[in-house]
Order: sequence, then C-alpha cells, then structure tokens
Amino acid sequence: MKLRFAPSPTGHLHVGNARLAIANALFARRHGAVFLLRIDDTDRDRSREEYETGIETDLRWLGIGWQEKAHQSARLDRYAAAVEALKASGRLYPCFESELELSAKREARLRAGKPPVYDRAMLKMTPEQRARAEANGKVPYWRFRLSDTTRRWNDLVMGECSVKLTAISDPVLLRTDGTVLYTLASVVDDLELGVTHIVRGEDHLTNTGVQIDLIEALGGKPGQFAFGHMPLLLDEGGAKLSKRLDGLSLRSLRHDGIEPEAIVSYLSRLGTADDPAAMSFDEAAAGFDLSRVSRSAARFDMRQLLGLNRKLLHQKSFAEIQDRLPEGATEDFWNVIRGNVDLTGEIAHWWQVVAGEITPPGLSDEASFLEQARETLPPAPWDEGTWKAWMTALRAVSGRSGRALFHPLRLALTGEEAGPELHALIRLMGRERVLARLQDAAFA
Ligand SMILES: Nc1ncnc2c1ncn2[C@@H]1O[C@H](COP(=O)(O)OP(=O)(O)OP(=O)(O)O)[C@@H](O)[C@H]1O
Repeated sequence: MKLRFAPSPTGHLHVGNARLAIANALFARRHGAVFLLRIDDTDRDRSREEYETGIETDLRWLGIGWQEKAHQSARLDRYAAAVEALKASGRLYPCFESELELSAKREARLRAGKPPVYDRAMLKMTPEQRARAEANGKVPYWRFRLSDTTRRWNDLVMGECSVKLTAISDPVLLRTDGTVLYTLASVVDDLELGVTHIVRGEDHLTNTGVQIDLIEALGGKPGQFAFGHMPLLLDEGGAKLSKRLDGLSLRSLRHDGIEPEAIVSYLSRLGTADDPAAMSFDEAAAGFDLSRVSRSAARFDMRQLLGLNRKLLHQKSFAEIQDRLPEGATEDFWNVIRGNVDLTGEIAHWWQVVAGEITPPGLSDEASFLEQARETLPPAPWDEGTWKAWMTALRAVSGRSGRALFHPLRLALTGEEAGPELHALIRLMGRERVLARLQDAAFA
C-alpha cells in the first residue's frame, strides 16, 4: 500500500493542507503503508525552493516522515512519454480553436438549449486541414478524448460517486507551449510511483472521473486506486483557505506556541462525531477512519485548538518541555505554571513574573494595605506553611478577606488578574522580590 501527499511549493502549508497531510500519514501508519511526499513543482513561476524546505519543516514538526520523495519537475520526460503514447493511441488530438471561437461555440450551444460541452470539431479535421493550419503558424494544444461512459467509484469519504463523461468537455492535457496539465502529470505519477490510495481535498473531486478514464487509457485498471476526497477546511469566516493568502499557516501556529500534537489531535478528529481530545500520533492513527469524516465542509475553530493545546501543555512533564523553557527555569516553576498556559509563548512571561521584571501595576489607592502586607510577610526561610501564616496575619491587621484580600496582592505580585496559585508563586519569587513588588505597586 502506498499513499501520497502532493503539495505545490507555492506557499506555506495551512491547516487545510495539514488536514490532508495528517489524514494520509495516519492512514499510512494505521495500515503499515508507505508515505510518499510528492512535490508538485511544475509551475516554475510560483514554485520556490524555500517553500519546499518550509513544507518539509512543517511536516517533520507535525511528526510526519516519508519513506519516498519525488519531484514532478524531475519527471517531465515521463509525462512526455505518456503524451506520445496517448497520441499514438489516438486518445490525444490536436486543437486549434482560439478562446474566442470556443466561447462563441459555447454560447451558441447554450442558446440552442444544449449543454456547453466541446463539440469535438477538431476530431473531424483532415490531415490536409491540419497541415494548412500549421503552415499558417498555428500551434496546436491537445485534448484527451473521453470515453462515452460514466465513471463510478466508491469514495472512502464521499461514498458512491459517479461522473458522466459525456457531460464534460474533452480536457486539454498538453498546452501549445508543450507543457502538460496537472491531471496528466498526477495520473502518470500515481501509476508509475505505485500509489494505491489517493487521499486528497474535495477540490480534486470533479476531476476524478476524467482521471479514472485517463488511468485506463494509460494502461491502468479503472478500479486500481482507492480514492478518498476530504471536504475543504474553511477559516472562521467561512472562506476557503489558500496558500496564496498565507492564512492559518502551520508556520505561524508554531511561532505562536501551538504544540504539533494539538494540531494532529484536532485535525484528525475534525468533522467526525468524536469529541476533540488530546492524543499522541499513534493514538490518533489507531482511531483514524476516513469513513467517519463528514462529507460537508469543516470550519476551523481556534478555541478548540487552544483548548487542546492547553490540555497537552498541562500533561507535559518537565523532561518533555525542558528544552523550551527559559534558561534557569526549574521543575518547580513548570509544575506551578503548567496548568495556566494556553501557548508555549506564555511560559516566558511567567518566568519574568517569578524571576525577572514586571511592569508595576498602579495601586497607589491600596498603598496602606500593601504596606501592611509588607509588614506581615514572614521572615525567611519559607516553607509550605508560609502563605497560610502570612494570610492569617494580614487578615487580622487589615480586616480584609476574600477578593478584597487576594486581588490587590495578585495584581501587585504578578501584574495579572489571574494565573497560577499565589502561594506557589511567592515561593518561586522569594522574599526580596515579593517585598519589592509590593512596594513598587504602591508607588507606581
Ligand atoms: N482548504 C483546504 N482544505 C482541505 N484541503 C485542502 C485545502 N486546500 C488544499 N487542500 C488540499 O491540500 C493538498 C495540497 O494541495 P495544494 O498544495 O495544491 O494546496 P492549495 O492550498 O490548494 O494550494 P494553492 O492555494 O497554492 O492553490 C491537496 O490534497 C489539496 O486538496
């Protein structure tokens, strides 16, 4: 078994692309199949090496490896050979009509109440007519003559699908400049590189009937491939994600401090009836089933992803996160803050709170209370009973309790309205820092 993920290196992978990469990788892991990374780089103007490097970085970050890699740009001779074979079998025929002529024909057919399908006029051209056109400097493009049949397949996601080829215009597979179209390149690759399962986005669904026809014309069997078309992923506003728009890229999520496991967990169960849960790559693979994926478009929900990220961070041990903690950060520090971070980027902030500087909140209204807090602060050394002893003393001198007692303290000590438990934070901060913070807040 072999699956492939085939991105074009024309931008950074977004979460929609990632959904497909993850689906292929999980399917491959679950069934022990080979994962092929195919770089669809035939668009020389838009393809860039840095994007290809970026795709590899993103995939590795998600925990996706590949056993094989191919570049379409290195296989142009294979596409040329397929073109020759199709010409020889008469399935590829030359056409000379201009865009203008074609649109006039389309309109005439529509006016006559017929579907605007190409009329195959060029199939009837005699060798003399063709020679004359070429002598006049015209260069043909080439269309693939579709079978007069309906192609059917049982899609792994969409269920029973069919495409009536007589309702479709014969597609152009070779341009006047000699370059081939994606449909041809993709089919040649899938046939020659031994792919067995084609799992891709719904944007390729309408083309599948044509591809099955082409597979057969190139010597394959119509049922040789299993197809699965996953619905497109929309952004929170309902728009289709695109590399061109650089929206919701994996790169930006990584920079924002999202964990790769959160993305894999979220995207592997998106559009299924399963509740989103934080899981490892192997757990995600074990329960992955394309037939459970909804057939309608899914919407990306950042809150769900952040929720999973928070859970995953909470579960991480010091050893697992250590290399991403600020220098000097201890296991105690991690255990105190880990329940309070949505994103790894927030860790540095809490490190500043316990071991660095914060902007003092202006609490001059609370100056006398903060002074009482300084006076009642127990002497060093501190232990687990310190906080309780301090609060008992402070309650007695200030007459405060509940929020009136804790809120100004939290603000003065951390600069934040909410966060990890204060009793744990003060032990990480140490007595001198606590005293300084109380003073700074009173005079800010
Ligand atoms: N919004 C999306 N949701 C789900 N899958 C998508 C989405 N966009 C692309 N894909 C899938 O991602 C895979 C890689 O495709 P490709 O590199 O052509 O991405 P693309 O974002 O459509 O590119 P571009 O924006 O440059 O046209 C394909 O299987 C494609 O079907």
